Amino acid sequence: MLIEFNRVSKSYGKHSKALSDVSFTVDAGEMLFLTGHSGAGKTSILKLIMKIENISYGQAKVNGFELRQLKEQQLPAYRQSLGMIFQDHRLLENRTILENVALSLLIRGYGRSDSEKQARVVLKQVGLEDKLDHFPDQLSSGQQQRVGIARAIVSKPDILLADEPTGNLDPDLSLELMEIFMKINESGTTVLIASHDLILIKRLRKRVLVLDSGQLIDDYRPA
Ligand SMILES: Nc1ncnc2c1ncn2[C@@H]1O[C@H](COP(=O)(O)OP(=O)(O)OP(=O)(O)O)[C@@H](O)[C@H]1O
Repeated sequence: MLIEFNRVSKSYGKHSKALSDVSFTVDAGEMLFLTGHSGAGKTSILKLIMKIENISYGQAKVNGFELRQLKEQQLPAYRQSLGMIFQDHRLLENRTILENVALSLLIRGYGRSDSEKQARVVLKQVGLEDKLDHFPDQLSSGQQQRVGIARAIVSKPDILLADEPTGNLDPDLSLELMEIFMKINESGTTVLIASHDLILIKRLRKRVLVLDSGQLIDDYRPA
């Protein structure tokens, strides 16, 4: 089991309970969606996995790490096994696409030429091989989102997490982006995507966890 949530609850302060008693498991190599209305708790689950937020009650184990017992000094090693894609791409505006992606490896201690070589490989994978020297504001929103994906996978994470990755995209571009996620998944990476795009999710015929007001109300696996 790669991800194991056991009766996890999350409160933000006294009055805001974001997750109640959420339990689920994810096997290595799965691709699944997390869906539910706005405020249902999707982002909270991703933040707990990233350990940007802490669990209030319950236990969760990710990639062999018991999240509540993770020490500050173990965090970098833990997070290295995760790739995260945000809805707002958070690209560095004054760096080229190639530099934006290579930076992920540079900060992990890889050399420049190695980092750029790997960055070229993943940028090709997401179809941006002809944009290496462009700056983020010269790309469309869908292209920027693909840079975000390249940046998240360049370090070869075991688990790829994405928060509303198709948020601002039209249906065709959204589908294209999902096809990229499916290819990444086929190469062995576990992929967990938070999305409220039910029409798109339905088309992809993958497992879906459904949240409602912080409770997991369905775990749907297509036949
Ligand atoms: N930092 C915070 N402080 C207080 N309450 C928070 C905080 N973050 C989230 N919440 C609350 O927790 C609940 C779940 O929020 P979360 O962001 O996980 O939902 P979501 O399903 O991702 O929503 P959306 O689709 O709108 O992004 C909401 O009621 C939200 O207001």
